Amino acid sequence: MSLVNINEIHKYFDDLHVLKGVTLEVQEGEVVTIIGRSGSGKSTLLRTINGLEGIDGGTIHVDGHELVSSTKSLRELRLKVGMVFQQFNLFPHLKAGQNVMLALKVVKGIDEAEAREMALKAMEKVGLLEKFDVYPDQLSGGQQQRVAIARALAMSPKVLLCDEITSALDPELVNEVLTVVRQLADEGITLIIVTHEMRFARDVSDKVIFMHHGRVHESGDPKDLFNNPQTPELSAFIQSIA
Ligand SMILES: Nc1ncnc2c1ncn2[C@@H]1O[C@H](COP(=O)(O)OP(=O)(O)OP(=O)(O)O)[C@@H](O)[C@H]1O
Repeated sequence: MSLVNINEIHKYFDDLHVLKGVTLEVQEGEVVTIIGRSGSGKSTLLRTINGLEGIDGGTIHVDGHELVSSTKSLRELRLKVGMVFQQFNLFPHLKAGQNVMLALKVVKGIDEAEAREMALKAMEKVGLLEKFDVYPDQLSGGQQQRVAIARALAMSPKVLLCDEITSALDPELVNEVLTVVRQLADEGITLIIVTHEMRFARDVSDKVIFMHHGRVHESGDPKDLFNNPQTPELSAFIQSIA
């Protein structure tokens, strides 16, 4: 079975039918990018995968376990599914390294010394070892986002979800974050990424999903999809962002 298996899921916000029977499989080590117009349901789809949004129909399996909305099941799920958001959400009163250590200690019950070792490794992975003892307000937005990535990585998730993680950054800081994600992809980490960075989607993904009005409208190999869109909606979308 694939690592993430989403089968015919539906999601409503009151009367608004936001996900209309979405099916998606993600294999271990795969990098999947979700693109589409604003409001097409990309973030909602991503947020269902770690239970931040419940679903109103269909099933989601992660690592062989069905996602059900009990507290215990959600807790177990969130150990497997890491997430990085548009906003970095670092605790300002904690140094960067302590931000990375926090969930290791609180959620996983790992002792201080071991959590520190793990956090050091994660900070090294995002190229910020020398910022371990620096407070977030002394870091650039790009560096803060890299700390947020380190925080998610330190938990050794089976899959990492990235929700428009460069959208809040000044343009000159986008590349340093994308470079880190690119490295993670090269290392074989399973990634599901919502992004407006089309060049990144084209270069890094194994598979691109084009969402349109709550449905997977087209999906496939990035080069095929971008060079040879099969639907007028994807064609128009690609032209609109070119
Ligand atoms: N918590 C919520 N309550 C009500 N409506 C919501 C909620 N979250 C999202 N929506 C609506 O659901 C639809 C899909 O939103 P979603 O954020 O998934 O789209 P998106 O494709 O990620 O858009 P964007 O690129 O702008 O982030 C939108 O119409 C949005 O207004």
